[in-house]
Amino acid sequence: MVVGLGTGSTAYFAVERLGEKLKSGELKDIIAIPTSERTREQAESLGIPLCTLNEKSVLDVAIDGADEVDPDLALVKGGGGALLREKMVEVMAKKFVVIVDESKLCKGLGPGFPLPVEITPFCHMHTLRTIAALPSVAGCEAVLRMGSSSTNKPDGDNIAVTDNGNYIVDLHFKEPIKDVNKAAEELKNTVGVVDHGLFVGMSYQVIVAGKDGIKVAGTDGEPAWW
Ligand SMILES: O=C(CO)[C@H](O)[C@H](O)COP(=O)(O)O
Repeated sequence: MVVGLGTGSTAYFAVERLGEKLKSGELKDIIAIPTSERTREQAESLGIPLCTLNEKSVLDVAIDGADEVDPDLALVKGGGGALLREKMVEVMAKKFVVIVDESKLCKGLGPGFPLPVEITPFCHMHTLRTIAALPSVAGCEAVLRMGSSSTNKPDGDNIAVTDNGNYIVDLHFKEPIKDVNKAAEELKNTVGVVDHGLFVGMSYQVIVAGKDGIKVAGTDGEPAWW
């Protein structure tokens, strides 16, 4: 199997478990594609065989966390700054499995977590203003991510740089995004934007850990209950 490995504190445990299962012999014949340098380093330390999309364009499954999940299983991702590689890898997976705790579930994407947008460094403030003026994200506050790209909290004087050498603009919303598809389209069509953290129509299933145990929403599970 070709397996996409996500990024973040939740995906970390999935990568660790995969490493354990390979080591014990419970799983064999796995090759994995990491979605960030952090995950590549973790997977290498666990002895998980790796390749890139250059070698394998189709994945059997990809597993990753998310920052927000709405009842249509649309996601906000990229809190950890890995949204571009995550989207490139996960969009090619036959099954993209999302693993979250119940704090990530929401009725509408936006107010619960800033929406990251990866942009080119060239004239980044111009691109930031252009994004903020898009009708589909009207009213949001656009903030250039500072410090480490892997946190959306400003923690330094330096602009955060992604694994791809780009910058991130975090869009802070007070109200849920009215039309997620329109926002995805307008952001993607903005020159200077590389990609955005809206993952729409990609989730195969969402596995949710909560107070009452594990629940599954999606193709093979129950419909969204939140
Ligand atoms: O999109 C991501 C990284 O770019 C992460 O999957 C997302 O931020 C969730 O992270 P965590 O599991 O640490 O809450």
